[in-house]
Amino acid sequence: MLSLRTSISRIQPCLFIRASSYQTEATQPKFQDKIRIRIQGGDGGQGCSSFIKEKFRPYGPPDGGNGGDGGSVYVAVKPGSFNNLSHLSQIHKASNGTNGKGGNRHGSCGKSVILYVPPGTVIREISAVRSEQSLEWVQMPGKTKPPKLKKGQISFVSEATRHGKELLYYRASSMISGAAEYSLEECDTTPQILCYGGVGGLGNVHFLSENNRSPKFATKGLTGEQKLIELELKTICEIGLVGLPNAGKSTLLNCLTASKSKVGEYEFTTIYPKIGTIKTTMPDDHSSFQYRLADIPGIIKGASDGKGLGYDFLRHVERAKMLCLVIDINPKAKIPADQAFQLLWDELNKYEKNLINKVALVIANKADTAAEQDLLLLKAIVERTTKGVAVLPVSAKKQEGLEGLVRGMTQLLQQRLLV
Ligand SMILES: Nc1nc2c(ncn2[C@@H]2O[C@H](COP(=O)(O)OP(=O)(O)OP(=O)(O)O)[C@@H](O)[C@H]2O)c(=O)[nH]1
Repeated sequence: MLSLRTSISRIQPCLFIRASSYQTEATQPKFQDKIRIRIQGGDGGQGCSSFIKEKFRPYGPPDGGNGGDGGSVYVAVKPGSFNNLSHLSQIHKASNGTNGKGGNRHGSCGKSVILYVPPGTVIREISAVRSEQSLEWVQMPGKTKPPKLKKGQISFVSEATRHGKELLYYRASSMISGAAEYSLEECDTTPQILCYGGVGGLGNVHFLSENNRSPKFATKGLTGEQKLIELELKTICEIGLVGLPNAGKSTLLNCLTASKSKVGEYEFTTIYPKIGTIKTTMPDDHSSFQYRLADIPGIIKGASDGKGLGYDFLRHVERAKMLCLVIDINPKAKIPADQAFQLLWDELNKYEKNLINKVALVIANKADTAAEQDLLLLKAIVERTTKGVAVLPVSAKKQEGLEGLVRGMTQLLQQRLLV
């Protein structure tokens, strides 16, 4: 019998762990790997219509400065800062350029916005507003009537419009970003443009001509580009661990890497992908070699019809060089090992044919609880279904067979990297 004191001291840590893990779940920010957001470049500031006025020079030449360009929206990778896209809000707008001023002072450019995303983010343009913008004038207050024209003379306004369009649209057309489909890798830390800001308006200096010595007009700035874009995170990893819930994927990831993925006896402990890095030394030349391993939520039967969590997360292993199927060979497992393998194989096949071609290894986990015949049962079905995929028995919990597993995974990965 335990004394009261001992039983309390045994119970307390257990209560504490439960409470703290509950708290972490509740406060855990939502994992988002696919979102749509609106982005908008800032508008260009207005050009200024003004004239130099000095004591003995009441009708000086024009000196209105240009409006500043609107800020643009960029995207860049910030490695190590985010593992998903939940930090991005629905709308991102760069600020407008300020208006030009007299004395040839140009407006300042609007502040640009940079969207920071994790490596592996794919950006697609859904729609964009790129309508041809009409040239709008800013008139000097007071005298708005255009001067009278001589016979055969082109109107100031049409001449200025032609000139204004030429100048503004020349710059604007070079600032229209193409339909975007970016795929951002770890090295893409330099911001790339997604959406340009509008060009700043022209000051009246630009409209001084032989026919019009006192142009009293400037143009408004152009509006910034607007886009609806979709961001989708496809995690970058070399090896993806795929298995049914409770197969021991997180336990394996934690043993093989420094990851601290949550492990639990219940299904779907892993609710979003986790990455860990394996660092190993090559036996031949003792060079170091490292690669990333991803653990995604478990796949269940009917996953391809939208059941469970895992199916959506398969996008995170789409880019992996190879996949390892983790199968629980415990004879008391909810689904026997051979059926578990078949189920996974079918669901992967339904997702994308290419995915089963990536299966390079079957990890028979929980070997500490299984007998030889359980392993043979799995080996038989793997042999029948695949083209020579090896089956490696391990026990993640007891840390048995892990050295051989790392050796095997490294060799297979190296072979695939050479292809
Ligand atoms: N006996 C034994 N138990 C193991 C082994 N590996 C994992 N387990 C246990 O199996 C249970 C599930 O392990 P997890 O690592 O959370 O499994 P998972 O595949 O990540 O589960 P999901 O998050 O549901 O996808 C835990 O209770 C582990 O302690 C093993 O090699 N032997």
